[in-house]
Amino acid sequence: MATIVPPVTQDGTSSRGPTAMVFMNMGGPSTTDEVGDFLSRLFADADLIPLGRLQSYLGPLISRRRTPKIQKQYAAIGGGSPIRKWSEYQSSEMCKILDRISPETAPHKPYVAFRYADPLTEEMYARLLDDGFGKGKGGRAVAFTQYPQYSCSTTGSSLNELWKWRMRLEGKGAHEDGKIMWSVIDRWPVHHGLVEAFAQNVEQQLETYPVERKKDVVLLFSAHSLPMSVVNRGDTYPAEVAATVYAVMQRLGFSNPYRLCWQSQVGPSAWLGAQTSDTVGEYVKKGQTDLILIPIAFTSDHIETLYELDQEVIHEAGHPGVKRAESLNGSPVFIEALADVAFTHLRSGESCSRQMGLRCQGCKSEKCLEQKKFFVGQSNSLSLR
Ligand SMILES: C=CC1=C(C)c2cc3[nH]c(cc4nc(cc5[nH]c(cc1n2)c(C)c5CCC(=O)O)C(CCC(=O)O)=C4C)c(C)c3C=C
Ligand code: FES
Ligand SMILES: [Fe+2]
Repeated sequence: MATIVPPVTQDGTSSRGPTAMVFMNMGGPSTTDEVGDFLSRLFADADLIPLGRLQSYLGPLISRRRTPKIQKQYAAIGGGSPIRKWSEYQSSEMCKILDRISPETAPHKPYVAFRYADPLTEEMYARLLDDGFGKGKGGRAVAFTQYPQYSCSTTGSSLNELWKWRMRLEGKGAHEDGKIMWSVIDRWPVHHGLVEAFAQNVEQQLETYPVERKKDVVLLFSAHSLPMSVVNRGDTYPAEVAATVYAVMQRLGFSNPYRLCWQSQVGPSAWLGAQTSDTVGEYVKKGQTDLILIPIAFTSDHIETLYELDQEVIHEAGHPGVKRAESLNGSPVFIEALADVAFTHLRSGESCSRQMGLRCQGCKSEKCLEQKKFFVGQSNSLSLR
């Protein structure tokens, strides 16, 4: 990759900032009234749910039919998703740390761009432009995915959306002055700070068991599943989730037996298993009633932890030994990890990971191709070589 940012300035005083730090995630409805819009955007996303030529007809139909059920789930977790609150908190706390440890790129300004809920990507982009990015020398922005493990259905979809709004709001040419220069943190599945934050939450929950039972508690890592069509297309997510799990177990010294299982499948097609709910059911049936569920592919709470795991899976297990590790949410260790991921990226001079340039073996999407060309190519625009 060509270099974007020169090595750190010797005197440590001159800044190349401001640097926009854009947290990308799917988002969630903050109130039950927003569930309809959230689902209609979600079912309109062909990168997540490809419905072919019928997308614009079937998408709204399915989302309308699903809305009451999902509204009830959000009502049951307090009336909305906490993801906006956590994303705004995590991004602004991370920027405070970055201002301290990376004065060369300061000030760091936090932004949030959600794929299916406010603040949407276009709202974030308009704010960036209002704040003066895209003027003068253009300025630098980092798209920082909040999915630690890359999937074309999650981070890929967010990048396709970002690329679309970049083209709409800043025109076609990617290399002139006056345009925002983007780089991407596209995955960080085994970052030591992320692993440490997960491991500490597991240890905390392990401490709640009587000492003689502790080493036999089964650790059940649970990640959102993927349709087998996406897995077979070559999506990297299952392997990256497994890498996170293995790194957390390594950090724990393989103190306990563990499994990785998959949750939240939707619709009738085949999805990657074993399913989390079946896994818990089977183990409990076998007499293994000390289990800790560990949400491993999402960094804050959402209906899949607060509703599906806490109120369905754990409730149905009907045993006090079945528990859940806390989500990362406001964990200071996690926020330090975010800052370290960003710091390393800002210093690396890379526009994205090497892995980002390679499409899935089964990818037929022109959008993926163009998006990848754009983000990989961003490094050439400010090449110092
Ligand atoms: C890493 C996390 C996630 C992956 C991978 C993922 C893939 C994926 N999801 C769907 C379909 C739906 N997902 C829905 C909600 C939802 N998805 C995730 C995370 C991942 N999805 C989260 C955290 C949430 C909940 C948001 C919140 O609580 O705030 C939904 C909507 C809910 C429902 O109708 O059941 C759908 C639909 C597909 C098809 C897919 C992979 C292709
Ligand atoms: S679907 Fe993976 S690169 Fe297009
Ligand atoms: Fe999902």
